Amino acid sequence: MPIIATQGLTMRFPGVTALHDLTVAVEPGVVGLVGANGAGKSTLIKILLGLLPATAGQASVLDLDVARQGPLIRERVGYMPEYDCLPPDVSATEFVVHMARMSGLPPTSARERAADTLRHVGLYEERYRPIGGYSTGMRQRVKLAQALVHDPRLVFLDEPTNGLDPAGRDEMLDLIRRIGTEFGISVLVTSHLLGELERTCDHVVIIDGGRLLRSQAVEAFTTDSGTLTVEVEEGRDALGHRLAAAGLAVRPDGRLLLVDVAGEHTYDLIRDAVVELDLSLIRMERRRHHIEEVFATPPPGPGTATVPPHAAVPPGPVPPGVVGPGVVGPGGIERGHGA
Ligand SMILES: Nc1ncnc2c1ncn2[C@@H]1O[C@H](COP(=O)(O)OP(=O)(O)OP(=O)(O)O)[C@@H](O)[C@H]1O
Repeated sequence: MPIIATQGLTMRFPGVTALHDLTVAVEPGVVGLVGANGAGKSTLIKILLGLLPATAGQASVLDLDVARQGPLIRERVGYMPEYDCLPPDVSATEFVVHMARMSGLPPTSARERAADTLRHVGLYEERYRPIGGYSTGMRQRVKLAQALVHDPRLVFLDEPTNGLDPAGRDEMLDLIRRIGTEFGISVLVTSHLLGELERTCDHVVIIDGGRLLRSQAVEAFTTDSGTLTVEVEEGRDALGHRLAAAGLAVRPDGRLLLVDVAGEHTYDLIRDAVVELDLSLIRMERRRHHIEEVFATPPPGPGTATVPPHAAVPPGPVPPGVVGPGVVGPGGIERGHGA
């Protein structure tokens, strides 16, 4: 059963249509909602929480109707907003206990749950310090803790990696993955970076200008390519020449050789060449696509669409609004992190 389902969902603000006839179903798991700034991610989350009435269409969360059952949805769903207005003078413990009490937990359970949750998000040591002295990463963790404290079945995380440095980003993404795998809580996490969701999410929904661009399992984006990665300790160039002479399409990639698979005999040719040249083979493996490659920018000039020819991607030009390998839409070119 889908945890989120929308049907023809449309949201019009004066002068802008934030969501345009959006129909999508999301199964349990860790799901990424990707789109450039202004694509409609936060608007969708607010509608799903029952906080913003849609102009047209329907939506349900955990089988509850967003138009009629908002309070029930908010009991069962945690929400980490994109921006914060955390009180500077109280500690993380005080704040998260307060949020647990607001969710209806009795005082003792609220304190216990707050302590557990703060430990899970990595804020245990600093939990009695006033939030005003926290770094951006710590503030993001406080927001995450308050979203989890009432033990929701599903959490909406709106741009949780915003403002974090690469190490902080990686830690946050690991934490999000663990929320899904170890705690069994389904996650809808938004990002404007495609690449960072590849190792975090099971599924991604990509929206652009309020329209659905793609909804697909991450695995389907990252299917095996028809290329082998070959690494030898030394003698990369000699091996490359030998394989090219044997009729294989070979190109260097840093320390590696990339070899197009031309049938099962490709493996035999590589093995034999390595033996004949007396090289040490470190690895020979199928290269997997990265999610960003699906949206690689076509180089300028005619006839240059570069969407890789694998099963998950329909042939043809890059979809409209997809402008860079890391970012979807016109919101600015920025390389995706991760992958
Ligand atoms: N209350 C509002 N009134 C008018 N326009 C709005 C309102 N809320 C959102 N919008 C507009 O709707 C569009 C979608 O905004 P939304 O915040 O949902 O995008 P987003 O994908 O979450 O982007 P970001 O990551 O920048 O928050 C934008 O053009 C935005 O300006």
